[in-house]
Amino acid sequence: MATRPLTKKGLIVSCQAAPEDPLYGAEMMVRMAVAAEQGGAIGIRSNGYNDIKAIKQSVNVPVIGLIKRKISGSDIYITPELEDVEAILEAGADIVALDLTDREDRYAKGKKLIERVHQAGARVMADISVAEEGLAAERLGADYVSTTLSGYTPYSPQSERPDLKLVEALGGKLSVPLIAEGRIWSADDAVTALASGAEYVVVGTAITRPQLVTKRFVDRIAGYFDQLQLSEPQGGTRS
Ligand SMILES: CC(=O)N[C@H](C=O)[C@@H](O)[C@H](O)[C@H](O)COP(=O)(O)O
Repeated sequence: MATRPLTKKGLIVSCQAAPEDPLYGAEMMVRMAVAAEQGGAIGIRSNGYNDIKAIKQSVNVPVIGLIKRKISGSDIYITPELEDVEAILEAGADIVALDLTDREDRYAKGKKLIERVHQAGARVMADISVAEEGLAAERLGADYVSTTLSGYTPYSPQSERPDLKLVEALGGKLSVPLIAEGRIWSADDAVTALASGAEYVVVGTAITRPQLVTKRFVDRIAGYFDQLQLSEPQGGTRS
């Protein structure tokens, strides 16, 4: 099947669940992806051969595939090796997402992985963590640059908020589309990222990890109750 680029600008929904998550499994992730498409998502980001294949058969928007895999002695876990790229291509992804951070001689490996993806007629989304890596990813031939790994390399800013400074730093500096990704929890953050130069926004947790969406409400409510207790007069009850 011919692969497709992202066309319309907008929201990409990341539908991923790890084995320990309650929604783990391709059937659940397909439902998430179909729901996201119904809601207007213009692309789906998906992890693992089974999920990518099943989602690709169930939605009409382009699918970005990755394989998360821990290799002993390495910090690279998003599509680390050529065999992962081959599996993603076989599953039918339109776009292959891979780590293009400046670690472990990744640029040399990344160049080869990009060549393989292009040879298969698909495109590459480079997951980076700082601006220099975004510029390098473009030079290496990536078709999209995404801020996915900001906060997940030791040298990038560690924050609970999206790295909008990185979006600003790369906005208008690349000839390939910039994607804002990572810890985007509100529609306002998404719009700010677009206004800062991103063409697409990837949202995962805030839409597709209901246990964490719930926890966010619960934590805020617990904070409210704590505050209430502090502001109440202490002492015994009146008779
Ligand atoms: C750092 C890393 O491994 N990110 C992964 C990349 O595929 C996913 O776990 C994230 O959910 C995705 O990037 C979307 O981000 P958020 O869930 O924060 O909206």
